[in-house]
Amino acid sequence: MTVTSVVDTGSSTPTPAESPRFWHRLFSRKLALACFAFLALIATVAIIAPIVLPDISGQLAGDLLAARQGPTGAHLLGTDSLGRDVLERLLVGTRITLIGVGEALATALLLGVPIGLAAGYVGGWTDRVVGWLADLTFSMPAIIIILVVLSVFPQNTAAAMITLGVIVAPGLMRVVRSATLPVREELYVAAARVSGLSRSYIIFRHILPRIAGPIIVQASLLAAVALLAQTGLAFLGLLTPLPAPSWGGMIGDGIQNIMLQPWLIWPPGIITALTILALALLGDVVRDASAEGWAAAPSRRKKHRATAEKPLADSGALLSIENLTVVFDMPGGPVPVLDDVTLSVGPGETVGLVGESGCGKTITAMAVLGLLPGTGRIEAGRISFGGQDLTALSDKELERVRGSQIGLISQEPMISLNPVFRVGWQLAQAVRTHHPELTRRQAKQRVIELLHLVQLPDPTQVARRYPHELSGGMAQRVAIARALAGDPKLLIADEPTTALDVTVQAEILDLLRELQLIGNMAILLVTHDWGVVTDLCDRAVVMYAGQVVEQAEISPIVHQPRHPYTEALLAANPHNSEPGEALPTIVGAVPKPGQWPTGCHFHPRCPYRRADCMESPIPLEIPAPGHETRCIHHDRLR
Ligand SMILES: Nc1ncnc2c1ncn2[C@@H]1O[C@H](COP(=O)(O)OP(=O)(O)OP(=O)(O)O)[C@@H](O)[C@H]1O
Repeated sequence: MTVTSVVDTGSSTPTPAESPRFWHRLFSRKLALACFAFLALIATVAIIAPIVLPDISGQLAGDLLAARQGPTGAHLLGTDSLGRDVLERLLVGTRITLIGVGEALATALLLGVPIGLAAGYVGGWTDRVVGWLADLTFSMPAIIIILVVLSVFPQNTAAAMITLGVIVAPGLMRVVRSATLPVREELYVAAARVSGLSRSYIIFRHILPRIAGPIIVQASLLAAVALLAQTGLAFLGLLTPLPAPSWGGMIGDGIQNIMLQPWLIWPPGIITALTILALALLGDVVRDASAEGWAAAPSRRKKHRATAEKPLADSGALLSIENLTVVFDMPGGPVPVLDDVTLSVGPGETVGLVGESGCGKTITAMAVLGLLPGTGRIEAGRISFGGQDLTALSDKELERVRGSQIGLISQEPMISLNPVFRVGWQLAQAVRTHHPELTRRQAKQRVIELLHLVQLPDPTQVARRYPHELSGGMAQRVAIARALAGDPKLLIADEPTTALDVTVQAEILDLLRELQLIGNMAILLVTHDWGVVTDLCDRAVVMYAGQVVEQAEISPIVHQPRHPYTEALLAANPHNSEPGEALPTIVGAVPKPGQWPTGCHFHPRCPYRRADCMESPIPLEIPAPGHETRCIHHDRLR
């Protein structure tokens, strides 16, 4: 099997993708069309007017006998204090005005967007340092800085507007950073990271398009602010050396002559106000259109770094997790969610990770991928994959392992696919990441092969669809295809069938079984369904309240469980009950991290408990070869 890998990551609430695309939504609003049309007209004037009227910007005086006239047939918008045509000056002044706005805006965007993206995506020290610098800039008096710059570069519009751009950039940077934070945690971004895409690629191809809405909103508001500032400075005579016209300069001329000809202030005043209004309204409609399109997916993933220098024992296992402890940093201190977890997966082996909700199955899987959510971090233990300690790898090294050697599929494939790109495009990215030697055409061909491999009918047609045009089962097949794009040696499947209906569940399980046979790929299958475990797995690892409580091959664990929790889980398995019979349940609930009882974590719910179960941590025992249990009374089990 020649394929690449991609991944989906854990689960979370459903997201968006059903709504039409952003630009379509935007342009279906009449207000957006009106604003765009108006701004396009202004931009056209800025380009054409100085070409059509080349003499106006150097015109010192017009018809002095006809100075300060109101609108007439000869001068539609009247004449200024030196008898020059107001309409001509207004048209030609548009370019100077817009160039000033463009300089401020470009500076703010060039500084604010990349720095905001970096602060939001990379986090940590980068974020803190950027935050401090932003605070520093906020504390500086903007107008005084601009006046100082203008005293050094008199009447230099570019210098003033670039300075303005630098001053407003931290505000934009803050917005970009805040918009990046939730997107960074979304499944499709985690999936992109797992599939080995580089950081800069993810930032610019996956995150930037997603936060384009807030950036456009801010840009339009900043343009309005820049126009206002530029008009104000020109009005004060601090910009644009005379006689070149600008809207602000014309307002200044109007104010000086307000007693003699009040009309003069209206043409530049109205055009400035209308432009500011159009920019502000455009910001509003863009915000509405983008808010409609994106139902934010709640955050899940975050990477961690861990240490551990010791060489690993070569156990022959493909994946070996040893004494892993994961904590979440909470306001009251670190709270452990995994405690001394040890398990392994051999090459080509399928291991089921079983347990009730909240036992730590997904966190274990995410720790392997280096994608712990929130404040999660590895406090102790090692994770060895193919002989290398994943916890000691740098982010870059880990990126190479993810996707190409370890693939992931989750229970909600839809939200691990980027809703704005076609399926084929996303798969091609994964293929080319892992097989850079392939041409675009070969990658496309590979995508079709992958879609064939996961038994999707009409792969060419599926490749052209957007994720929201797929059914749940199809999306899961696409996610599997993407996970296979790097020929992973290990596939982590986090409840891959939970969100699917029963028939589709069976099909996906069959598919996984077939793929495993073709590629000799190991699978770590996170599930709470014993039916799936017995059907697909070679071994089962049972987790309870952050610990592995039992592990063994399927037959012994199912027929002779050695831990009361496994026994209770098997008894509660709906596959074993007769129709019409009440389902047996396990009384009580899994204790939350931070509330684990002393001694055996299961003792409050255990029918076999004795005083010694509550005294001290329970070690793993080996009642039979290849069978481990964390129960000191396992010989009393029925
Ligand atoms: N970002 C987080 N911050 C704090 N605690 C978390 C976070 N994510 C998970 N946890 C906690 O870690 C524990 C283990 O969660 P995990 O998702 O691994 O459970 P699970 O066994 O996979 O359950 P499920 O089947 O519901 O996914 C839970 O108690 C959960 O509350």
